[in-house]
Amino acid sequence: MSNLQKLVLASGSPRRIELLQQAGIEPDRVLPAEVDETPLRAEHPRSLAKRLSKEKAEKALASLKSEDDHAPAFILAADTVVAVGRRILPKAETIDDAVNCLGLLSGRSHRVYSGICLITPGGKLRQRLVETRVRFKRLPREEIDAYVASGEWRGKAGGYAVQGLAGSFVVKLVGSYTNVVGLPLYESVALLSGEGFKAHQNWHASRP
Ligand SMILES: Cc1cn([C@H]2C[C@H](O)[C@@H](COP(=O)(O)OP(=O)(O)OP(=O)(O)O)O2)c(=O)[nH]c1=O
Repeated sequence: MSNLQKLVLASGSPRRIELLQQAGIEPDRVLPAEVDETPLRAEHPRSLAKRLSKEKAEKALASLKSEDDHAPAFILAADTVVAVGRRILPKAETIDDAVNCLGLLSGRSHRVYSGICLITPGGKLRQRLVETRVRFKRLPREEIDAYVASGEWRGKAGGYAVQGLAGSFVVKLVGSYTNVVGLPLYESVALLSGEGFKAHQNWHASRP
């Protein structure tokens, strides 16, 4: 049985595409949705992740609807936020951002929140918020500098990518690992399946 309706991943993040593929799901289309990611005043990191994932999904829907041959589809979007307490860390774009983030994360616990939002072909909007607690070892300045030189932090929430060198900073991780990378797979697949998307149809014996 194949899915009659298409899946659109509203994301420009290569990690999110890879994560979906890891779960055996190939999006029919990838449609990045640019939104203003500035937190509102006093906005909780959890609320920010939820709000932005919804805005991304809605923006993708609006752009699909503006196409002449528009056909209803599942639209999946996500947003990942790293926070120390209520303090939201930026998506690191400069060396200063990365050094500051890593200094804050050194030797302590932080939380990673991903909001996921699914709009169904029938127009229903479903959301989930997933939280993972991560504890980093203490990071001496020379290790921060060496990590910053790798460039792996660029464009990443909180100035690190757990799927790369920074994996060795993690003392403890409680919750979903794929959530930290950018798309919590258990929850995403559950959301899709719950709305009638056949998530397992492409699982074949050749998979590792
Ligand atoms: C904490 C962490 C974040 N990230 C990435 C995932 C996201 O790409 C990024 C968080 O930024 P997001 O704003 O969630 O996503 P994005 O702008 O990269 O992509 P899009 O909005 O188009 O979907 O940080 C990692 O790759 N590894 C990590 O360990």
